[in-house]
Amino acid sequence: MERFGLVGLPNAGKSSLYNALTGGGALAAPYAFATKDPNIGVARVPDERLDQLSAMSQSKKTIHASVEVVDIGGLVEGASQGEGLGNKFLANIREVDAIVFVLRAFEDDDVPGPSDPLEHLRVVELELALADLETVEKRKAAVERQAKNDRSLADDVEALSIAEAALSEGRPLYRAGLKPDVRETLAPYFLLTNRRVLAVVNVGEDAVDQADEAAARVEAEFNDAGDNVEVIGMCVQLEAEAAAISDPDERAEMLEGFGLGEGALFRMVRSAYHLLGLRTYFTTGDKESRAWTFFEGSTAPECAGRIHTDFQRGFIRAEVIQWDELLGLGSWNAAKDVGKIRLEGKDYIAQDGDVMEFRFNV
Ligand SMILES: Nc1ncnc2c1ncn2[C@@H]1O[C@H](COP(=O)(O)OP(=O)(O)OP(=O)(O)O)[C@@H](O)[C@H]1O
Ligand SMILES: [Mg+2]
Repeated sequence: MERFGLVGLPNAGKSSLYNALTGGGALAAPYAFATKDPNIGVARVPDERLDQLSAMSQSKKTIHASVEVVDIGGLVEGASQGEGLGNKFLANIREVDAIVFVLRAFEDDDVPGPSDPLEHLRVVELELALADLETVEKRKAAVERQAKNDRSLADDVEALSIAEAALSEGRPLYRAGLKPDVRETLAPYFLLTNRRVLAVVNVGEDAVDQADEAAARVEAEFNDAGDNVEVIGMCVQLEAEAAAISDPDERAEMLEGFGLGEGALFRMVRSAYHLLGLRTYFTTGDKESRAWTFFEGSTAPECAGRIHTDFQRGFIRAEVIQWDELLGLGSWNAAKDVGKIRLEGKDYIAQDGDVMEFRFNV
């Protein structure tokens, strides 16, 4: 399962956000380094399209896609030099597929630490960039030596030099304007900042109606990051309190009372999922309707392999229709009768929102 890591300074609200996302019971407390070992949990990816398909098929079970969320300990200035939880913390980040920055904007005298999200961002980005710089310098020296005998490494040397130049200015790679082929060459080096990033600006309860403005201020800081960064403003405390209410009507009422609509949590999960390059296809029937995760650009057999490796190995063809077209026609059989189910072969590139059935032979 794909993993998001929550990264930020102590007391930014990471554990609170983790609890809200996973229904978990991680310690959220007003002192630094409340979290020492990472908490790992599963967050559901809500999807209205699935709910509608499930209703259409009168499915007994509805299974949403999910992602793993890792709540990592707080980062402090000097972490790349071993301060605070230092290297342990950085090792935890290396194991995630995508980074979600949690930036504090709420003011509370009882919770120590700065409450300027741009200050949080500055410290966190600098530490990640410095950690990457150290990795790049080491690897570059080694690769340069090997490149003397192996010309195929010339691209690596060049990409590492470009990365080094940006990082030594304290600039994370996701906002260094790297060309896609350079980023790809760097992929096997597992650098912390060679990823897409989602930032959550955690505002106070009293500022919840200005969450979007707070997010826009941080987004402006990222103006050189292009599509690599997305920023979402929310009051994590309120979202966590709402998420803890088990009765859906009561929960909706609370969110409504604060003018929060469906809440920002769902929006955040969906954005993170999309930003990571994750897409969804569906299967639907009377037994179950289910959302399956695949990487953007996957072929039909690769999608089939998400269900079972046999489906991929013995893949013959996929029967495909977009979710909304299927809903409009009312049922799989109705869609078949009017010839709207497409037959696709092994080169078909799956699209987000496809409903698929696979024919296979093992
Ligand atoms: N939007 C908010 N408004 C007010 N208080 C908040 C908000 N978000 C979180 N808090 C409070 O701030 C404190 C710190 O939150 P939390 O423990 O989630 O931070 P953390 O980032 O996990 O910290 P650490 O790095 O120390 O593990 C908690 O007491 C939490 O209830
Ligand atoms: Mg914590």
